[in-house]
Amino acid sequence: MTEQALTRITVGGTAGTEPYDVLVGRQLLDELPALIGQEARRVAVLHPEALAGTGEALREDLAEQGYEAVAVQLPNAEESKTAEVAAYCWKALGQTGFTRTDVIVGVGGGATTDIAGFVAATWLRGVRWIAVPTTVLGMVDAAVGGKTGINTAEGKNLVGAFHPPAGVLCDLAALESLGTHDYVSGLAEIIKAGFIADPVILDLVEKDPAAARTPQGTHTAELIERSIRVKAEVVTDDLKESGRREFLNYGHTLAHAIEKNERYNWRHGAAVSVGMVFAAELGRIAGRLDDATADRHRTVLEAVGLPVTYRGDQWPKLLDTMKVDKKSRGDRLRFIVLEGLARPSVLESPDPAMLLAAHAEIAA
Ligand SMILES: NC(=O)c1ccc[n+]([C@@H]2O[C@H](COP(=O)([O-])OP(=O)(O)OC[C@H]3O[C@@H](n4cnc5c(N)ncnc54)[C@H](O)[C@@H]3O)[C@@H](O)[C@H]2O)c1
Ligand SMILES: O=C(O)C(=O)C[C@@H](O)[C@H](O)[C@H](O)COP(=O)(O)O
Ligand SMILES: [Zn+2]
Repeated sequence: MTEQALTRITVGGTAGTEPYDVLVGRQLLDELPALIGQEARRVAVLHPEALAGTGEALREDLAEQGYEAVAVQLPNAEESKTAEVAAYCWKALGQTGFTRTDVIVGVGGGATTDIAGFVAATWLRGVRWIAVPTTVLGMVDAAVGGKTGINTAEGKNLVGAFHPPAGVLCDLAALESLGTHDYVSGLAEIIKAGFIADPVILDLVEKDPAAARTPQGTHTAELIERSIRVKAEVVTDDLKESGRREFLNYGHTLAHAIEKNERYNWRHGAAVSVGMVFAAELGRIAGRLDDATADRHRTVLEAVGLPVTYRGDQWPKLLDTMKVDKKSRGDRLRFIVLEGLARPSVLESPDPAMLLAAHAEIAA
């Protein structure tokens, strides 16, 4: 029998935060009871409709191990990140008699782990939770770092809390059932990690973009692990985004506005892809980024099949939404741009003409 490779990446442990591990490998669900711990009596497994079978199997497993386990089914994708769904989860926990020693498990993509973490952060002012990401994007980004939240009518992720999980289990086998569109969407956050911190990621994707689009690709595990390391390093240093954590928001100012404008029918990663091309152009126009690195954005994102343009007639609406981005301060818009590969910085209050010029470069 061949031994399965298991990678362990530790996150946190600084400034009084509890460290936790992100495990990457296969057949990792055996690790779950140890993470849940012996103090817990009840476990709530929050999962999206698409993973009804996984959620129920997990519930049965946990019940067999003696926990009072409930499965709570949520809508798929962004539809789950609402105040109404949070209230539905609070009701389920209340009816189960969920106490401060009980544990929430979020199994699914980034939308599921965002709402599961948010419910964990708010129930009884904070209970333990474990993330079991089942998408590329969830593994490399959403499940790591403790940003939890929901959307409101005014915009994306406007309500939330920093509430790190007790552990993250990235079972690569889960990616086999993911559709190509969702798989590729996750590549946007991998490529983001490449531009802001680890250019080897870009080299690996560029070497074989078709392979990068599949769970069987030669570099799949390496791409995922490198991206997790980028995120782990940043959030360990700055959990609450008082400094360099903002760099993880590269491309997101415009991306979140596009998602809202599309009523969340665009995947997050697709919007981040366009947002990064916009941010690269903004960096170039501001005189910070060289032409070759700016152009490389479009090339690598297009090579894996991600979008790099957006409807040109929507700019006034996008600009309006960007004003409520969490990086804004008063009337000042702030963007993450690059000063070179792996050299992110903040661009404060860019001239409206600069924004318009950058927008012209992505306008379809
Ligand atoms: N908290 C953070 O730091 C952070 C970071 C990045 C992104 N996010 C958030 O993550 C969300 C996007 O996450 P996502 O791209 O994973 O999308 P998603 O969670 O919306 O999942 C996409 C779809 O795939 C389904 N699905 C999930 N796993 C599957 C599997 N293994 N097989 C088949 N179907 C599966 C889901 O039910 C959903 O319909 C956004 O809301 C974004 O804001 C959060
Ligand atoms: O973890 C972070 O910090 C990020 O910015 C990672 C992003 O990829 C992610 O989409 C995050 O949810 C965006 O956060 P927000 O604070 O801009 O809502
Ligand atoms: Zn993101």
